[in-house]
Amino acid sequence: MALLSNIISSPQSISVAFVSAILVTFISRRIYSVYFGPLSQFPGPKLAAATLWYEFYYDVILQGRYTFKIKELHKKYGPIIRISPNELHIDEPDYYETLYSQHEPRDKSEYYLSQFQLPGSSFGTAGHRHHRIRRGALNSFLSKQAVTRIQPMLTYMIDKFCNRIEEFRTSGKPMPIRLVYSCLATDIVTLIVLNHNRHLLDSPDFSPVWVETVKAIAAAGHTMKQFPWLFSVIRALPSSVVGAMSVGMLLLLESQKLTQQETRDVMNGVYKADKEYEALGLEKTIFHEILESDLPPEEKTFERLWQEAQVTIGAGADTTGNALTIIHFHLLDNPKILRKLQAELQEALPNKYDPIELRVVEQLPYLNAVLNEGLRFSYGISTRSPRIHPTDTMKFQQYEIPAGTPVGMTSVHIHHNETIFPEAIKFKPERWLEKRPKGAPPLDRYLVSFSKGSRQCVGMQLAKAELQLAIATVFRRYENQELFETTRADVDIKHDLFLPQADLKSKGVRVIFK
Ligand code: HEM
Repeated sequence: MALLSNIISSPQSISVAFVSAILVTFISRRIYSVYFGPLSQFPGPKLAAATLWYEFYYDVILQGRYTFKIKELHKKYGPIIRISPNELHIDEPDYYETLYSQHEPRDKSEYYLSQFQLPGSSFGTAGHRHHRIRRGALNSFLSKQAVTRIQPMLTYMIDKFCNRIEEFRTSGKPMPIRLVYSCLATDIVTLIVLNHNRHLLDSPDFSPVWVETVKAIAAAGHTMKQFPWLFSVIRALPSSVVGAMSVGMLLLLESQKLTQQETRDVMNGVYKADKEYEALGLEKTIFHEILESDLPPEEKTFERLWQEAQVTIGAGADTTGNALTIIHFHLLDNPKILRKLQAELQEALPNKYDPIELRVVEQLPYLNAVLNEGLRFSYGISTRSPRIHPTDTMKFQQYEIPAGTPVGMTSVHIHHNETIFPEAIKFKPERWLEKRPKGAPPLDRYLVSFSKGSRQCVGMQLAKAELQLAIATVFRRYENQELFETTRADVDIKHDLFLPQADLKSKGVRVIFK
């Protein structure tokens, strides 16, 4: 007895006992979760079920490789697998519309959203009810009608883009079109959201820092998901320290400061006073839409407004810039397809310098098949975006998925499914024009670049209009162009950094206009 009390009372042994108790609790919880917990029935590697370090290895150390590992795991374990202690993943394209449902309640996972920490935005809202209220204001702001109204602005910006092409055509220098398209898409989306032009398209070198900023924000996500407290630490540090630690993080903070300032300017009437863009169909900013809506006052705070702007600009810039680049590359890489598209454009648009009407290009079958194929290869977001049924079980085959479980699917897997897209690796616009076998659903059911359901991309109509007008204009006006030192390695996805990334050493797609 005396011996026991001696052991317990020594400070060293108390620490050992304390640490051992924590370890035992931790290990027994992990064992319970892997072998007996609510997700234990789902197949998958035990290590992934036991710890988030498995995901960390593939996504953080190997820089966005878990998406590809998950595909391999599906081959081994079947169409539904447990990919982490708390998350399931499905690889069954016909289930997409059920998971990404329009009518059933679907929450987003806090774990997924913690990579951005913008809870004031619609995108960053976890609960479905709250999301629906916020999304209402965005729906009308970015509706088809709204996009038709701003067509003069789209034409104006695409003409500006062509003026920059002229510079390169005259000099004979290769044009870095990934940067240029990103500038075009960003200027367009900031004009719409803030009624303010960031003038990236006017910058002599196409503002490479902006593309780096978007990339850095997206790439930081894998780390931030696992260590969300890092955000508060970084925000509390002086910029010089953040910059020394991570240039990407510094870019992220600076971009947030810029949007905050732009939001203040809109609220103080700075841009509204500037009537320059009204003739182009722009009257209101996204904030007017929210401030004039019947949302309650707590939905109209400065914090919420700048976050909505930040997300909408971020969401509309790189996705669209990437899709335009991928389409442009594949057209130049496939001369037969290019000739077919140019023949359609020549017939529909006899004078190449006339302004192009949206209602005309929307109806061109081959152009739209090319765009669909480009969207298939550009994926939207390349990462899994989990959805949750907050109150009920979801059924998948013989499995019952417990309420509250995040379940994801991935566009990269669906768009490369050989049953749905035979020869998936080939850029084949014809597949979108072929007659479907009897009873088969339309092919676009499986095109999920914009996601589906209640949380589908709200900027889809705008994005489609940008693709239709920009690609029709550039390939109608410039019939003689070629790729410069660019191959498929410069466009094919190699890393899932939330947004798809080709080889990280790639110099990007470069084009010579003649
Ligand atoms: C080719 C271009 C585009 C693609 C492929 C695309 C793709 C997507 C995808 C996949 C989502 C869902 C993300 C998730 O599940 O977490 C999304 C959401 C969103 N997108 Fe897009 N997007 C594009 C262009 C745009 C544009 C031009 C805008 C804005 C003007 C925009 C604004 C948004 C917003 C605000 C959301 C969040 C919607 C919500 O949560 O309710 N996107 N987009």
